[in-house]
Amino acid sequence: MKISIQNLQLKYGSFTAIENLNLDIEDGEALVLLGQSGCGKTSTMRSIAGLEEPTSGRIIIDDVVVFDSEKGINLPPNKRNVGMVFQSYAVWPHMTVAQNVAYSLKQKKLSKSEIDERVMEALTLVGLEPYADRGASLLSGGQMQRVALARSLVMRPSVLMLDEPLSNLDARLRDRLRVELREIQLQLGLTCVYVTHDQHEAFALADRIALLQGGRIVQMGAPQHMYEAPASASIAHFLGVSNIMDCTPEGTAAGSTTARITDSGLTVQSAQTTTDAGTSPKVCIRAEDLQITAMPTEHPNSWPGTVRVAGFQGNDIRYAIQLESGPELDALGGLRRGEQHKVGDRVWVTVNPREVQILPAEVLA
Ligand SMILES: Nc1ncnc2c1ncn2[C@@H]1O[C@H](COP(=O)(O)OP(=O)(O)OP(=O)(O)O)[C@@H](O)[C@H]1O
Repeated sequence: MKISIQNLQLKYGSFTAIENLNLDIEDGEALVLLGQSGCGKTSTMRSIAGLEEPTSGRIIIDDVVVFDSEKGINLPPNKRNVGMVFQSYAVWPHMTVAQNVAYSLKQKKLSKSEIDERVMEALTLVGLEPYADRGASLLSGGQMQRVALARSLVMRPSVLMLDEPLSNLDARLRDRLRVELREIQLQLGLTCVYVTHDQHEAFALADRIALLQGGRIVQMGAPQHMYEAPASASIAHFLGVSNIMDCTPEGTAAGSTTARITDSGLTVQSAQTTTDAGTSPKVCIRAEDLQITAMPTEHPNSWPGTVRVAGFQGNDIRYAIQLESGPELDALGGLRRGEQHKVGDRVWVTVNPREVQILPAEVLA
C-alpha cells in the first residue's frame, strides 16, 4: 500500500519536531527513517500511525486520506490498518505464545478456525510454530520480539511500522533477525516503515533510506547510493566516515580537484570536478579506502607517516597513522589484504582520488 506524506509539520509547544516533510513510500517498499536520537524519526512514524496529531499537512495511506489538517480529518490508529512493532516487546506474560498472537483476532470476533489458521501462519512466518503453547514469560528476548512481530503480522496490516525493534537484542541475534525481517517483508510484499539510528540496520533492511536531521529529510536514496555519495560531511560522519578534514579547494584540472587540508602541508586530489561545497568544505575519506604499504606508491595521494596505534579487530587491523605532513588518519588494513604494520613503523598511506569526496559541512539549503 502506498503512503504519501505531504508538507507534514509537528510541533510540541514551540518546538518543531518535524519540518515540512514530504515523503512518498511505494507499495511493497521498505523505507527506513534513519537519523540520530531526537531527529524526529519516531514522531514521523507516530504521525503516520495516528498516535500523534501533526500541526499541519496531509497523510494518505492506500488512497485514503487519514490526516488532513485543513479539512480536519484525523482517523484514529485502529482505522488506519497499520501494524506496529516497538523496541519493548509488550508481550503478555500470562498468556501462551499462540494466545498472544490470537488476542486481536479474538477482539475482532473471527471464527475459531480462522483464528487458529492465521495464528499458525503468522507463527510459521517468524519461526515460532514449535513454541505456540509455551508461556510467553518463558521466552528469550529474541523470541519475544518474534511474538510481537507475529502479533502485528496476524492482522495482515497494509503497512508495518517498526520502531527500533531490534535494539534490545544482543548483536548476533540482531544480525540474524535483521535478515529474517527483510525476508518476511519481501515474501509478503509488505510496505514497511522502519525507524532506526543504526546505519547497518538501515543498509540491510531498506529499499530506500530517508535520512533525517533536525526534523527534516536531508538525503534520500538507496542504501548503496547513500553509502557512496553522502550529501554532506555531517551525513558522511553519521554513516561512519572517520577521516573528515577542513580544506580549501585549490582548483580543478584534468578531471580532478586539488584541495589543501587546513593547518597542514597536505594536499589531496579528488576525482570530483565540482567543488560547490559551501563556505566550510571538508575532505572525507573512509578508513577502508586507505591502503597502507611499507614502500611509497606511484599514485597522486600517497603520503608518508608513522603507525601510532594498531588495534587488532579480527578480520581487520585499525591503524592511527600520523602523517608527516600533519593530520592523523584512521585506516583499516585487512589481515587478508596483505601486510601488517607495527606501532612505530614508517608507512605510506595511499588513497585513490575516486574515493576522496569534498563535501559541504551540512546539506546546503
Ligand atoms: N511529547 C513530546 N513533547 C515534547 N517534545 C517531544 C515529545 N516527543 C518528542 N519530543 C522531541 O521531539 C524531537 C523528536 O523526537 P523523536 O522521538 O521523534 O526523535 P527520534 O529521532 O525518534 O529519537 P530517538 O531515536 O531518541 O527515539 C526530540 O527533540 C524530542 O525531545
